[in-house]
Amino acid sequence: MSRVGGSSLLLTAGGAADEDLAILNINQPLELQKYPKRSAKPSVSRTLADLLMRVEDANNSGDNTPVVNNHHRVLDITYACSSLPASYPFVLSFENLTYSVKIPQKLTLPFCGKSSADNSQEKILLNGISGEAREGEIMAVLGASGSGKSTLIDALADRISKESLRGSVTLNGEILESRLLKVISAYVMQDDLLFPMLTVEETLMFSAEFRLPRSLSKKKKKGRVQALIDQLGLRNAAKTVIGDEGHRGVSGGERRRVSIGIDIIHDPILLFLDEPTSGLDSTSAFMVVKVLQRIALSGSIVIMSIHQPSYRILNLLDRLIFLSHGNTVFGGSPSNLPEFFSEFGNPIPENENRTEFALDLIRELEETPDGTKNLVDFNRSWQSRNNPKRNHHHNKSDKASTKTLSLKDAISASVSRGKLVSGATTTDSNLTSSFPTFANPFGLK
Ligand SMILES: Nc1ncnc2c1ncn2[C@@H]1O[C@H](COP(=O)(O)OP(=O)(O)OP(=O)(O)O)[C@@H](O)[C@H]1O
Repeated sequence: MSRVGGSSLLLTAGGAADEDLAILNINQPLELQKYPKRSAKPSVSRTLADLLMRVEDANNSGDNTPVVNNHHRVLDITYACSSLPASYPFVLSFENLTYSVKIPQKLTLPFCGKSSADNSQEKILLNGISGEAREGEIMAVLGASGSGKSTLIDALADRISKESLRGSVTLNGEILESRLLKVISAYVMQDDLLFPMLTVEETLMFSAEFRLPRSLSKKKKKGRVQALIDQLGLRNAAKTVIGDEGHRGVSGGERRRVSIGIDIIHDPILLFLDEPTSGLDSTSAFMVVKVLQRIALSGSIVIMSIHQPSYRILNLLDRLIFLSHGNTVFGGSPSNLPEFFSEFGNPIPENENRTEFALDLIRELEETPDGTKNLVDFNRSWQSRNNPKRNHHHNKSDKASTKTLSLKDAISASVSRGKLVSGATTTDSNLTSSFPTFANPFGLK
């Protein structure tokens, strides 16, 4: 499916019911902060919701009407985006993310008269984590068990209350309002519950029926499902039942890809995954990450945690963040690893798996009295030496790019290129994975 094809396929349904756009409240501008005023071109839609409505309106004449018959409206949309560059990559930046929780130090006996608050101790789960994830790329978070991988992904996916999380997360320089993030993102949990008696195709169709706008015709939902089956590499398994312990069904890797498919039915711009390869053999894990790369290249930012990527998987990852007890011990591309560790004084032996070496070294350091402090400090100075742009991100070129295109316009351009099915809302795979709640049309809580 071409991007433009995708756009018409997904957004040309007859008029959307109000509830379809419940999150994109059509009467209110989206609460995007730092949205620059644009004086020129008054016909450019004022809000993303407005634009989405116009796309819906443009195709009110029925499902079977070829898009070309609506060319005046389609051109209208094109015009709305005509001042935009053909491709404007999304950049998710996070600065100094810090998150701590209070944990009771010891069990308080009911009669000792002391409140547990007196005994509570602060545990830092994330300590000043910064980085950047870009459209078309996969950013992977690595580290030992308990290092903070899931916590970082939760922080980026707005699953930690804003009051407890310090630091900032921005998309193209703008702070993301929670409701907008919900619309443009998806969060894939480690384990999705699937209905064992449904085939792969039926499962995805089920997701399309209940998560895409009611106004989108069955034909278009079917089209989206077929495109997704190809994107997920599930063509050969499309007619196979999911299965369970008692009934043979799809393989573990295929099952994982179906889970991802359920969550990305609305073609999100941001995709968060917690350990998408856990429990899979190396070939199945590779195929899952290959699919994620395909999704990234379709115009999304993919952020995932992973325990120990194989050499082949490492080659698919664009950016890595290694964590140790909530601190960054390495941030950069896989190709930076050899240089980084040799400058640190622990060169990676030739033919050794780079991530395995790094994780082993981190584990060894964690067992020393000073822990990974030296590595954390070294990473900090290495970042400022090798990545000055991140440290002075208000430099000329950055400023220019954020000025020319607001987040709203970037999302609109993305929609016009075929991303994001309007009206799809939920990011909570828990809601969608169990049968009764899955039947909640828009996943609204
Ligand atoms: N609400 C909480 N209260 C106290 N400690 C917590 C809380 N949430 C997480 N932790 C602790 O924070 C640390 C990081 O947890 P997190 O789940 O992010 O690690 P992880 O790297 O994803 O681990 P794994 O690979 O095992 O999934 C762990 O030590 C965990 O026990």
